[in-house]
Amino acid sequence: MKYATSSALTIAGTDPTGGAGIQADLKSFQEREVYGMSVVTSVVAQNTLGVQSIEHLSVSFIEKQLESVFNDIVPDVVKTGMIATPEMMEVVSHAIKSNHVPYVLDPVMVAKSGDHLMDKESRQTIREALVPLSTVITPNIPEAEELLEVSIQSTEDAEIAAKRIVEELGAQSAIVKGGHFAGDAIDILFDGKKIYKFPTERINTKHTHGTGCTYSAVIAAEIAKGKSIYESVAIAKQFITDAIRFSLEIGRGNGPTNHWGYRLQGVPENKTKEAN
Ligand SMILES: Nc1ncnc2c1ncn2[C@@H]1O[C@H](COP(=O)(O)OP(=O)(O)O)[C@@H](O)[C@H]1O
Ligand SMILES: Cc1ncc(COP(=O)(O)OP(=O)(O)O)c(N)n1
Repeated sequence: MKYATSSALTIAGTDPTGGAGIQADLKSFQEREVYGMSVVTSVVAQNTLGVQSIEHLSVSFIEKQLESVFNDIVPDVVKTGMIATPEMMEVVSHAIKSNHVPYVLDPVMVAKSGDHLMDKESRQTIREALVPLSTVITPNIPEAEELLEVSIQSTEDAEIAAKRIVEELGAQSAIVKGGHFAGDAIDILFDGKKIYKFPTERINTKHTHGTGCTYSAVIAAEIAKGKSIYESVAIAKQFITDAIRFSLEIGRGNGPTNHWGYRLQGVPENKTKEAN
């Protein structure tokens, strides 16, 4: 039987324990019923305790993988995660420009464990080669600070940052995620016209490995299906909140999110909060 299905390509690094990176992206695409494809940039030896070692693939081999995908199946959306070097960013930029696909940029810089996943010298290249191509960019607070070279201390600062990322750096829309603030987890979306706030109560858990990857992958999956940026973020916010509430206490460190567990067990209605 033939199905017409939406498809998404993730270009990112790996997590052999499955909580973050390409593995988290593919699981999230599957949960949202979108056909997932992947191009590996770096192989990362990591687990719930942190990053132990990183090996980058050569730029020419990343290019070969991109050609294999784009010469056969043009995805409905591209999502990028860990892209460590300026040279890798240039080939990814070229592939996105040549194929005119919607693009979700998760500007992965430092894992929650404190390990660096992007080289320092890539900061200017991400601003120039990737941000202006993005349909939506999804920085956390430290990443937004790095992109703009400012300090973000409040929700008001995050609103200004989301606007500046669009108006000065050239993204089509920007979500500054509130996972790193204290208090409620409030994400700020600026879609080029208006600011939207997506608040949820903070869930008291240390098991949040892979939240950013999962969130941006769901946004990408919804864009692939033709949803608006606002609708895609609203769905992703609900998804990540449910997945954190059911996060897994596996491993010896910070366990991964678990939307599959939520789907199987359900969650009491009074535990969810609508985005506004
Ligand atoms: N403890 C938490 N409770 C509820 N939501 C959270 C929590 N931590 C992160 N989030 C949400 O998870 C998503 C990813 O955010 P964040 O953790 O800041 O990204 P990253 O993994 O890139 O640092 C955002 O929607 C954020 O608001
Ligand atoms: C290969 C790879 N890419 C990205 C991350 C960062 O993932 P994130 O979702 O921000 O969650 P933490 O790992 O920071 O908890 C990663 N770890 N590995």
